[in-house]
Amino acid sequence: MTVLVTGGAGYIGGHMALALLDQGEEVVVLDNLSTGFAWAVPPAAKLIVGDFGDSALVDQIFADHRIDAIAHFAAKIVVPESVSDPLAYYLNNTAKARNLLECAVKAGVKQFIFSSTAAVYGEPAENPVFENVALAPINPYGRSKLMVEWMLADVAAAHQLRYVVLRYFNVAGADPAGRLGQSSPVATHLIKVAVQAALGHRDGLDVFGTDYPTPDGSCVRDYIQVTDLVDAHLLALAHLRAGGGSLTCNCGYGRGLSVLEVVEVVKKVSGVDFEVRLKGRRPGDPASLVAGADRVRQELGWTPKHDNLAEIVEQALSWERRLHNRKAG
Ligand SMILES: NC(=O)c1ccc[n+]([C@@H]2O[C@H](COP(=O)([O-])OP(=O)(O)OC[C@H]3O[C@@H](n4cnc5c(N)ncnc54)[C@H](O)[C@@H]3O)[C@@H](O)[C@H]2O)c1
Ligand SMILES: O=c1ccn([C@@H]2O[C@H](COP(=O)(O)OP(=O)(O)O[C@H]3O[C@H](CO)[C@H](O)[C@H](O)[C@H]3O)[C@@H](O)[C@H]2O)c(=O)[nH]1
Repeated sequence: MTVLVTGGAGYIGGHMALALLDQGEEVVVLDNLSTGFAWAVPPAAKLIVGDFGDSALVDQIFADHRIDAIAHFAAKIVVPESVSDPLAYYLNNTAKARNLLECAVKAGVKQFIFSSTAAVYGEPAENPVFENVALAPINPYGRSKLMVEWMLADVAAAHQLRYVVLRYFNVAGADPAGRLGQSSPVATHLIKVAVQAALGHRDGLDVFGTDYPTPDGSCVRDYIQVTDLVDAHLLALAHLRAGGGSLTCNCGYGRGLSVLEVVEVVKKVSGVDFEVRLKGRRPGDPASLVAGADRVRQELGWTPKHDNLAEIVEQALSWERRLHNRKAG
């Protein structure tokens, strides 16, 4: 059987495509290359360049391939951009997901893994935050994803489709074998920005907000290494294929690190004391988000292998060097 990976030319979907191929699966990647790269798709996967909201195209993919599961990564993912252009997020992340689900139901695809986000929690009253708290996203990005979670629950109740929703916290690092990493042309994620600053590819780093109600005033996040996260998807796929029921799990390590702590680790691992500018808050940022991560361990048997920020930063540094040389070469 074949797995359809939407967004498989992007950061996390690309690592998923690699991992699926590593375990001998057939992989079809559907990606419009809006933020992804054709070169990031492993050659053994079939890349179809197109939009996952294009129902005629998706129907054709289901007709041409024996797809038993969809891993849906494709989305717009930048929180501040969702604040300035919410309709683009509701179209790409929500409305098009509805079309994809309709095609899946029509084609009888019964297994669906969805990339959700810690942003569905908004500003949780307590951290770590567990899956069963009331959901109150504070930005359009989080709301655009939460609506897909709701659609999935309704579709699963009405049809034979079962799902695993994985709510990722902050994803970072790269394939330990060095085959792939985060490649987005305009970096906005903290660790990637910090690594670029350390390598002199950008002029220092701005810290967005130092007056949050956190120990050092900067935002606290739970950084999860990308292949650990992909392992949770492989386990989710096995769970669904074994007939397991629909499930929603946080994906994080259950450990919070502040922006200033992350910056210190990047400086230490790189050995570069790059410029850090303390700035005002960025729109849409919650103060703290740390995963209550028991369920993914208990229900899916997940055990992380790379829960170490220095290792994650080292991977990000070495990928960024490779990416830079590739561009220069
Ligand atoms: N990176 C994180 O820290 C993080 C955290 C939580 C959740 N997520 C979720 O993980 C998923 C993957 O994120 P990523 O970091 O790999 O982002 P990414 O931008 O690297 O990958 C997204 C991919 O989707 C493709 N895409 C976007 N819209 C499309 C469309 N309409 N049709 C076809 N392809 C389309 C892009 O070209 C890109 O290759 C997203 O759903 C995101 O919301 C990411
Ligand atoms: O140059 C930078 C970049 C980021 N930050 C700060 O670092 C923290 C982390 O920011 P990121 O942009 O790396 O990540 P976010 O927490 O905003 O969002 C990420 O994780 C979320 C879930 O927690 C979402 O899922 C989203 O897709 C994903 O981008 C935030 O406080 C942000 O303000 C800086 O101070 N300077």
